[in-house]
Amino acid sequence: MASLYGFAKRLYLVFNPPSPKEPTASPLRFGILGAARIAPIALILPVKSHPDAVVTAVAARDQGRADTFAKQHGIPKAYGGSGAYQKLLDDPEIDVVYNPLPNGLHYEWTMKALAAGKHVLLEKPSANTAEETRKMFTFAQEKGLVLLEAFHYRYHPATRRVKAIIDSGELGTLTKIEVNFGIPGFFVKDSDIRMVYDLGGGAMMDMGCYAMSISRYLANADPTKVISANAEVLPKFPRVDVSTTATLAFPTSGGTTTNGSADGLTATLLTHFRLPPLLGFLPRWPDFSVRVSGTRGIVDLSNFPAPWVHHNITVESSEQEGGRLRKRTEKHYGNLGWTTYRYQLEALVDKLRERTPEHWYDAQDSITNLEWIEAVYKETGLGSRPPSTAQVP
Ligand SMILES: NC(=O)C1=CN([C@@H]2O[C@H](COP(=O)(O)OP(=O)(O)OC[C@H]3O[C@@H](n4cnc5c(N)ncnc54)[C@H](OP(=O)(O)O)[C@@H]3O)[C@@H](O)[C@H]2O)C=CC1
Ligand SMILES: O=C1OC[C@@H](O)[C@H](O)[C@H]1O
Repeated sequence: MASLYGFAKRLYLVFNPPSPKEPTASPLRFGILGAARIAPIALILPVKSHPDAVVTAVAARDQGRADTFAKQHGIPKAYGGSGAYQKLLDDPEIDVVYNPLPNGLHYEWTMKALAAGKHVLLEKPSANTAEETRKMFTFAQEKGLVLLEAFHYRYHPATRRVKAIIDSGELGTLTKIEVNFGIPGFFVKDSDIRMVYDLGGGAMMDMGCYAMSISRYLANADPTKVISANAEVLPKFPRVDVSTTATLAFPTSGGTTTNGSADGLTATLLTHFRLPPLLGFLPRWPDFSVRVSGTRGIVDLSNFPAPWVHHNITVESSEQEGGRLRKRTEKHYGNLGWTTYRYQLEALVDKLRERTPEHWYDAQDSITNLEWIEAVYKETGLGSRPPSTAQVP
């Protein structure tokens, strides 16, 4: 009963965040490129409870769509029409651009935003290729601007706790990481940007980027090779994986590394856009989970992309206590009503205000993640998503 109340209260506060008691006089002003579905939960709601951030403008390819979105979310400016994105970038009242465009447009519009002197919060995966990611971060550094790929799961106390459990050595030497990221069929329709090859579609791009990122984070290392990778495609979308399963090897050091990862560590990543119904007709629940096994125990984190909705961290020791395996469950929700996105916003604002964020997803992390996504695509035979052909600064 108490947990049901806690669940309802958490969700209520996520969607009705309290306004900050003392807003700053000159908050950071965000502009959103595209009236994207993800923008409300990922930026607009988190901003409402941050004393030092506001959303000032949205741009959409259609004026009506921009107006409707702006009205719905209380955004003062709405740019619409074919030049709308550039108009938003040229607006001197914007400090930070949020780029939730389709993956294949991330590079073009991030480069243009940086050229316009704006900091950028960029949706995941950062681009279609690692080369583009490298170029964006180099350009940001040259311009003295902040660029952050939006791997929001990283900032949440539940993820940080799992990492701390692993780093404490409690699980012994790591042997296996298993990440599942699958959703039922109704979410990704045929018309979705995720099904368009040129726009950077594919399950490995969309969901695999999380699976790759969290496995590298929890392993405290980068992979050394793709052991196997298999993609499932539909006849009408021959270059877009609706599902990819990949197994990667992690460093064989001949001994333990700082967090205990060692010889024989593998990660299996399972991504699926269209989980088949159970018994052929029962709708499936999304499957978002990560399990890390070591020589002395196992840790499971359920719902790692959205632990703020609900989660369980289960730690099972392989050592017995009173004839039974020791097992415990933890929950770490952090600040009431704070989503992964709210924690991410806190870090971004800290960085922009030259304070040290509690955690930061850095350029190398973004570049390496895409290098290994491309390596998986190569192994599946589908190849990388196409680089941008746009003229960029
Ligand atoms: N961090 C997270 O939890 C999540 C991140 N994402 C990421 O955010 C991005 C957007 O995803 P999502 O919000 O689901 O996508 P949507 O399809 O809802 O939004 C994409 C936006 O891109 C704009 N756009 C510009 N050019 C095109 C084009 N050629 N075709 C289609 N759309 C175009 C549209 O803007 P306009 O209004 O101008 O027409 C649209 O609003 C992706 O990179 C995705 O990976 C998505 C979901 C969750
Ligand atoms: O968090 C997410 O869940 C569903 C995905 O399709 C989406 O792009 C991703 O970011």
